[in-house]
Amino acid sequence: MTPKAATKRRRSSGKDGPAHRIKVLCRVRPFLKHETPDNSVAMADQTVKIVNQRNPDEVLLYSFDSCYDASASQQSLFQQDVRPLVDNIFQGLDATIFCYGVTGAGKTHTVQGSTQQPGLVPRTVKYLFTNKRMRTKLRYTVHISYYEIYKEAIFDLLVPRESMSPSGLPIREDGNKNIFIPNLTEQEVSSYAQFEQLFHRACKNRSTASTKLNLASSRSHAILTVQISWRDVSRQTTLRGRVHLIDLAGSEDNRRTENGKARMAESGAINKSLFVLGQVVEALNSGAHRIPYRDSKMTRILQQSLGGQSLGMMIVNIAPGQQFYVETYNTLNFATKSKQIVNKAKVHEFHSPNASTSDLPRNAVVGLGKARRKSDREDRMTDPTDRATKRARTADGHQTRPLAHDAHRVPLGRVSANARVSDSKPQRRTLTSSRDTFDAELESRVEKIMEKKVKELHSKGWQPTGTAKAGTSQGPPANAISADPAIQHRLAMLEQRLASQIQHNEGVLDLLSPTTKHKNAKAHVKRGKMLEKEGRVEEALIHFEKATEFVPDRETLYQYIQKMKHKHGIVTDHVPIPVSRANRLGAQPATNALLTKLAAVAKDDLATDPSQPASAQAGLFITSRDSKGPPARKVRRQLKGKALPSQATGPLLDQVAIPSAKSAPPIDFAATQCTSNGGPARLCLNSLTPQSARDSPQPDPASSKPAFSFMAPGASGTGGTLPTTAVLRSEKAVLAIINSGHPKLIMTLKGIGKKRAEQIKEFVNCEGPLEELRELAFIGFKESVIKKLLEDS
Ligand SMILES: Nc1ncnc2c1ncn2[C@@H]1O[C@H](COP(=O)(O)OP(=O)(O)OP(=O)(O)O)[C@@H](O)[C@H]1O
Repeated sequence: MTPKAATKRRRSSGKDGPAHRIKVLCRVRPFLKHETPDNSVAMADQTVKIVNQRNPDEVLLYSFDSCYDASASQQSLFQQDVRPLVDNIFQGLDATIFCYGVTGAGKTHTVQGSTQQPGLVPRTVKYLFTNKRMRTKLRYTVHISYYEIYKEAIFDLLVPRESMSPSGLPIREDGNKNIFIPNLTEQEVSSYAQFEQLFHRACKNRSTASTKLNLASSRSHAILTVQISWRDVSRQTTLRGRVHLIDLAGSEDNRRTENGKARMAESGAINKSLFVLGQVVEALNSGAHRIPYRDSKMTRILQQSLGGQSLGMMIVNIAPGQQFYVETYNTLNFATKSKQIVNKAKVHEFHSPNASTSDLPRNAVVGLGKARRKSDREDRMTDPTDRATKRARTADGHQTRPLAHDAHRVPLGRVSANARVSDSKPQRRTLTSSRDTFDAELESRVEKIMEKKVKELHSKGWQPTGTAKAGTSQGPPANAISADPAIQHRLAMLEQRLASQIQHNEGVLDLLSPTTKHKNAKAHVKRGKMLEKEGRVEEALIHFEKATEFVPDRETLYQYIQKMKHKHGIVTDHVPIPVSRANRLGAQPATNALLTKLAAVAKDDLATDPSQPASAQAGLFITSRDSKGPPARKVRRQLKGKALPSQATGPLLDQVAIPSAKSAPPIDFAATQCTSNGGPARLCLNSLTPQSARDSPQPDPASSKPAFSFMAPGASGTGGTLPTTAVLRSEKAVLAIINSGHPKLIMTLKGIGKKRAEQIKEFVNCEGPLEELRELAFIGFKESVIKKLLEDS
């Protein structure tokens, strides 16, 4: 690249650069000693030829940017194709080179190589250290990170495996859509010799095993990142370039590998991630709206290199011989598709007049502001649990610092003794905080739209009816918008849509794929169980509850949490209820966020009522309020006059209805509160609902699905004195289960088998929801059975 072009590129810092098609190379390895040579694969110029096995007269041709046959040396591959790509990192660009192919095709040989035939990794690092640019007065610093993705978990290869959590490191994405791995080690290296030593040791940490097809088969995807950063004093900027060298694990046909159980599990993870890689390529080529990067860790990491902001090169490794025909055919077809992927390379330049290269963001997330980086640095230095700090030295005493693959918020690290101490709390980007901002964003979006509309109306000289006299108005009155029926209608629709977005969890969690949600949940459960084993119950509970956020319909998890709390006598503010249960009971899926929000509002209200017992104010539950059938008047009439248990005195929040999305009825978060003196006090939580929607007719109770109620714990026939853990067995809670009319749910009650559950269902269907458990006596339930229902099952 000419200096002029380089300057031009630098100016484009912060924006997507010019489009670069991903380069695809093909390399065929020589026949191994035990293989019988044949002519099944041939290469000429930039074309690979294979004979079609189905039709031997036909030759299939695949063209690539470059082809390397069995006689090609490691040196020629590096010099001809890899070195020119690596040169780009001196312009502040990122480059990714990854090897793809079936097991035993020569990927590890190409990337890692051997002592006699060093591969791309040692050659690249050597090249960087000997490059004349590195020897100029501009001071370059080089950092290395190396990690593997083994069975969908990320492990740092620069630290001993024993010191790592079995669930590995997480992958995160920042607000600028940069992927990073928090707490990954980045080590500064000052010479090739130092790197060689480090890399040699790290390779030993990699998961390899012997399979029938490869004696030293990689069981993981390995990613080595070399990062250089330098200070351009004349321009007051710091630049950073990175090269990622990736040795993907090879796809395997398990009928041929004859893998055992352990190898099969690895193979399953490898094949799955490669399958997702295929889907990503397919989606990119078809211009699909959703690219399934998130469906596997490997594709997530490759996100910037496949259709992202990194320059990309794929080396397709194939094994010669008829026996690999199917694999070769599939690999070549996949490679051909990948050629169409275009990346938009971006220069990583950081303007900072006062900073030196050692402070500035060689490893920071591209696009993150200085303040943010500074804050993170301070956080890390003050966070006593910071793993990176703990791991400041590796086994051999080398100083390390945390790094991320692609983007990384932890600036360089000299984890120094004289680091400035700050009081600031770690600012981890969590889902919860994102969800909070999501809600805030929604509100501000609506506000902005309304503001715009008002301005538009004013510019058209529109005067709202019924407003203050001309000349006295200080702007549009509060109801100015609603005066125009058309606008009012549109706003109502908009608000309804936003409300339904919240309702359908189109928040941050929705950005995660089901697989990712599942994996997150699994990781939390795993960690929770570990902590539980160690006796750290409270911490374990946090993880279990976190897991429920990702899999809100996993009932067993809720039950497990309950059991655990019960076992350890832990009383908490609320008892989570699985969304699936709510769904089964007839409501549309509601978000945890929404429920939490409603619960919080209602709880606040309860808290202000001094007449309520403390236990009644402890939290909220969702119960069902079956509005399907008519009230059980018949039963009630017959029970009239008989002595029934005393009325509940606890507060009951009723009618917190989560409406069906189909009919898009209003979200009427109205609630009634039964006070101890019997008079229901109406509490409206309907601020999220447009007035017009609230005023619309309520759905016909006969046709509508059962609605839901929020009910405060303690609102029981026992006068609300039960501890929170026992509240689920309060009369109201049991009634809610009964009134759901779902036999399976009813069978969770103590003493209820299939037959009784069916009886109850029939009864509820015919007579409508029960108001008291005693009503069950009408269908022949003895008092002892009814009492049992209140016991914990
Ligand atoms: N270009 C080459 N020249 C000489 N030997 C090669 C070449 N490519 C591969 N080999 C040899 O082939 C064997 C298998 O190669 P390698 O382990 O690199 O395969 P792989 O694709 O990484 O397999 P896996 O995915 O199972 O790890 C090794 O013994 C390696 O030395």
